[in-house]
Amino acid sequence: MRNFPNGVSIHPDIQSLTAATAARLITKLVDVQSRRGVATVVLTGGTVGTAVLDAVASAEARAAVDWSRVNFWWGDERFLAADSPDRNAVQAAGAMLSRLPVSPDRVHPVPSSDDAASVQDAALGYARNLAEAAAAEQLAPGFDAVDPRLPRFDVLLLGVGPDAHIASLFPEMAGVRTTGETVVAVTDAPKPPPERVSLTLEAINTAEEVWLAVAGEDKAAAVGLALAGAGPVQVPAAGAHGRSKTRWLIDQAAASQLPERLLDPDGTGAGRDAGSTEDSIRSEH
Ligand SMILES: O=C1O[C@H](COP(=O)(O)O)[C@@H](O)[C@H](O)[C@H]1O
Repeated sequence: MRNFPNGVSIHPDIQSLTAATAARLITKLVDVQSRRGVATVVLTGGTVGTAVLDAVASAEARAAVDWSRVNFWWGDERFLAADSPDRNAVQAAGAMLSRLPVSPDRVHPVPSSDDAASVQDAALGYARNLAEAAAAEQLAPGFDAVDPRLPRFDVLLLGVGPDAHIASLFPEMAGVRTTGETVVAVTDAPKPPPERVSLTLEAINTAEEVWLAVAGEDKAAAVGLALAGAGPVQVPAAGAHGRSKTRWLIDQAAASQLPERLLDPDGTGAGRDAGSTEDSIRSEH
């Protein structure tokens, strides 16, 4: 294992990546619940995101979490019928939510095309649901909101597309440029379906921890550019940051275009010793 100073963990393959990310998530939820009782996670769609949920539901340690006291939101959703297999919420239900004793009233999917007349209405409805949950949360004495329109997000999971999109914020498009809103309606996504609803980058960045889980050679350029410090409009993944922690959880293939200076910050070819800091690149062989 090698550590590097920028919050990335590199795993040998997608299986170990998803298992380790699931274990981290379970640990994080237990930790938050032990401090505050209720934990809130923002889910992602996509290959790795869904595989992580499956791994959570399959892990023996899942029993350590009080699933009835976890709130679930989504970072983005495809504007489709509620039962469409292409909905992130449907995939999350199949992979995890239907397999765990979650509270249905704590599961907050983005309105579907059965619930809203247009993608714009779905975005407005989701923003309203978030704001209502935030208002309820803020009734607790001493609660300090990051953004009064948003509940506290303890962990926000993101996948990254080969074009470096996160949630449904695509490079150079209006969504990733949107400011002053928590939720945006996307009408022309380059990846089907074209109509989607997404948290904005500003909303994503209110999360305490943002975890980007990425696997595969086809994502290597996106990961490399994001960690090299590209601009968020061109490389949306570069713009996602947790308030206290940003984790890049990637496999070896996705790490193949990381800038050399990140992998060898001292120029010694050795990297740092494992375990020196949580916020480090961990390469597991
Ligand atoms: O369309 C989407 O794609 C991204 C990435 O998905 P992947 O299959 O390439 O891992 C995902 O994060 C997002 O939630 C989803 O709507």
